[in-house]
Amino acid sequence: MDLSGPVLKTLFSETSHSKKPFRVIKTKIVKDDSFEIQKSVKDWCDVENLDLVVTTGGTGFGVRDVTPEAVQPLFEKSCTGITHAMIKASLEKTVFAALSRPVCGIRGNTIILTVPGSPKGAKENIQAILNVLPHAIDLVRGETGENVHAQLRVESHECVHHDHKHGDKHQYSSTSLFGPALNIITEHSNTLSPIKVPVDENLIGMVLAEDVVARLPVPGYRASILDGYAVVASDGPGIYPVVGVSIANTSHLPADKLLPGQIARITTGGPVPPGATAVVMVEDTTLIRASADGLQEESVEIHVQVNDGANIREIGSDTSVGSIVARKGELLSAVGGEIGVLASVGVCVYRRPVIGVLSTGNEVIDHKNTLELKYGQIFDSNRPTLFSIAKATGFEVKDFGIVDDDPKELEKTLNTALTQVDVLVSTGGVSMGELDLFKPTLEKSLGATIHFGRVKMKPGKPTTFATLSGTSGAPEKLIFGLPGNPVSATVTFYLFVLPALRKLAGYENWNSPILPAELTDKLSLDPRPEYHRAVISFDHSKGKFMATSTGHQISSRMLSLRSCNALLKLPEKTDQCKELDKGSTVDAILIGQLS
Ligand SMILES: Nc1nc2c(c(=O)[nH]1)N[C@H]1C(S)=C(S)[C@@H](COP(=O)(O)OP(=O)(O)OC[C@H]3O[C@@H](n4cnc5c(N)ncnc54)[C@H](O)[C@@H]3O)O[C@H]1N2
Ligand code: MOO
Ligand SMILES: [Mg+2]
Repeated sequence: MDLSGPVLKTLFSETSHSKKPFRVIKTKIVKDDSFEIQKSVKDWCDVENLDLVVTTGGTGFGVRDVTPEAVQPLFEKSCTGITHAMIKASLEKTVFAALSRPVCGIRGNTIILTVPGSPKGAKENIQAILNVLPHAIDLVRGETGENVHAQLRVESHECVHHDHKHGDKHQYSSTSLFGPALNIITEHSNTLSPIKVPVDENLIGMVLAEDVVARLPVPGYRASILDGYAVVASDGPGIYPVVGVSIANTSHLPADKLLPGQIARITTGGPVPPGATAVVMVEDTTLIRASADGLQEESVEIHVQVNDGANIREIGSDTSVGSIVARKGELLSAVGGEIGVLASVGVCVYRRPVIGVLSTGNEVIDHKNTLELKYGQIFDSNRPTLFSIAKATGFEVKDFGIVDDDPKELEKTLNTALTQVDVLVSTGGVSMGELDLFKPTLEKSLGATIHFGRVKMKPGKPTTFATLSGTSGAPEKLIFGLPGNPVSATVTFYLFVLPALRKLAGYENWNSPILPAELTDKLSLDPRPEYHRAVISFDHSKGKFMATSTGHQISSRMLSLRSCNALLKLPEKTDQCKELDKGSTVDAILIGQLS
C-alpha cells in the first residue's frame, strides 16, 4: 500500500507557494521497473509540463531499488544542492539515512525529486527543502517569485562605485540622473578617424574632418550668365555680323578671337570668346538677316550699351583657387548646399560609426518569420524601430537578430557583433528579472566595463552603458543595454545612443535641439524625471510652440510614440509640485519633424 504518497500530498497542500498552496494534480503507483518509472516521469515532465515531480521509494540499497538509476538519465541538470540538503536533514535524525540514494534534477521546466519510500523519510526530505522549492520552481519557470525578487534586490542594489571585489553579487554602478549618465557616454564617444570619400549623396550626414580648399577656380573659364551675344562693349549699339557661336563647351569662331565690330551667339554658361568683353541678352537684340536656310543669323542689331564685364562670370569669381569652401566640423546636410559646393573637389570626412542592433528575450519573435504568436510570445518591435531611427538619422545598422535569454548564446552573439561594429545596441534583459542576463554577461563573460546600469528617469530606468577596450589601438566599443519595453528602448535610443553616434561621427552639436513649449493640458509628475512623449507645433497666433501629450505613458505602449515629435523634460514629483498646470512652459527635445 502507498503510504508516503498521501503523506506528501498533505504536506504540499498545507504549504504556501506564491500565496497559493501547491496543488498535487497527478499521483500514480509504478512498479519497480526502470522503464516504467522513466516513462511516467518523462510523461509528467514533457507532456504534462508539471512544475515538480516527486517519486517516493526505490532509493535504497535493495536489489529492486532502481529509481535513481531510472531517473538520473532524464536530467538535463543535476540539483546536487537539493540532494545534499535532503540527505543532511535525514542524517541529523538517523545514520541510516546514509543508506538512502536520492537524486534530484531538472528536465525542461520540471524539477524532479526522488525521496525514500518510508513516509517519515519522504516527509523529512521534502520538509528540508520546502522553503527553497517555490524559489527553485520560479527560477526554472523563468518567473520572478517573491523569493527571487528578494534575492535580486540584494544582487542589484544601487551602488556608487563599481567594484569587482564585492564577492559574487552583481553590483553595477548607478548614475542617478540623466545628465551625468549622458556625460559618461559622450566622454567615451571619441570621434572616429577620418576617411577620404568621393563627393556624392552618401556624404549626407557626414562631418568634414578637414577644411576643404578649392584646387580649381569656379568657373574655370569666362562664362556667360545669359543667352545672347558676346560683344566688344566699346562698340556700343548698332548692327553687327554674327561671326561665331559659343554653346556650352563648344565655340566656333573664324579667328582665335572676336574683333571689334563682330559679335558671337552665346548660351548661358558658354565660354565667352577671347576678345569679347561683355554679353548682351537676346531680348535686347533684333535679328536683321538670316542665312538662306534660316538656321543661322547673319547680322543682328544690338540695342543697348553695356559695360565691360557685363553678364560674364570671370574665372574664379564663384570660387577662387586656394579659398576655403567648407570648414572642418561642418555637417554635410541633405539640403544640398554643401554637397554642391564640394562637387568639384574630393573630401575627407569622419568615418560614420557602424552600429549593431539585437533584441533579447525567449518571448521575442521576429514578425517577418511568423504571423502567429503562441501564448506568452510577442513580436519584436524594437529592432525595426531602432533600424528606422538609425536610418533616418543617417547611420548604418547591422542586424544581429533575436537572442534567447541564454548566457552562452548571448555571449556568442555579443562577441561576434563586437568584432564588426563600433556601437552595439541591445534591448531587453537589463532589469531585475532572473532572465535579465545582459549585465552579468557583459561583465563576466566579455570583460566589458559597465559604467552605469540604472538611471533615474522614466522611461529608461535600467539603461546600461558599457565599454570594451579595442584591440591593438582600435577605438573602444560602446555597448548600450537598453530596456526591453519598446517605448523605453526607443526613448533611450534618442536620448543616449543618438548623441553618442553623432559624437563618434564628428558632430559638434550631438544633442537633439530643445525648444520651449507650452502645455495644452496639465500633466501629472512622476517620482522620476520623465521624458514625456508629445506632439509640438508652432501656434502662429500665440507665437510659441504648443505641446500636447500623446496620452498614457506606460513604457509598453508604443502608441505613446505615434505622431510624437518631442520628448518633454518633466521634473520629478516633489511634495511641493505634483503636477504641471496647463500653460506651463517646458523644454521639449525635438526628435521628429515639426509639422
Ligand atoms: N523588480 C523590478 N522590475 C522591473 C524594474 C525594476 O526596477 N524592478 N524595472 C522595470 C523597467 S522600468 C523596465 S523598463 C523593464 C525593463 O526590462 P528589461 O530590460 O529587463 O527587458 P525584458 O525584461 O527583457 O522585457 C521587458 C518588456 O519588454 C518586452 N520586450 C522585450 N524585448 C522586446 C522587443 N524586442 N520588442 C517588443 N517588446 C519587447 C518584454 O516582453 C517585456 O514585456 O523592467 C521593469 N521591471
Ligand atoms: O524605466 Mo522603464 O523604461 O519606465 O519602463
Ligand atoms: Mg526584465
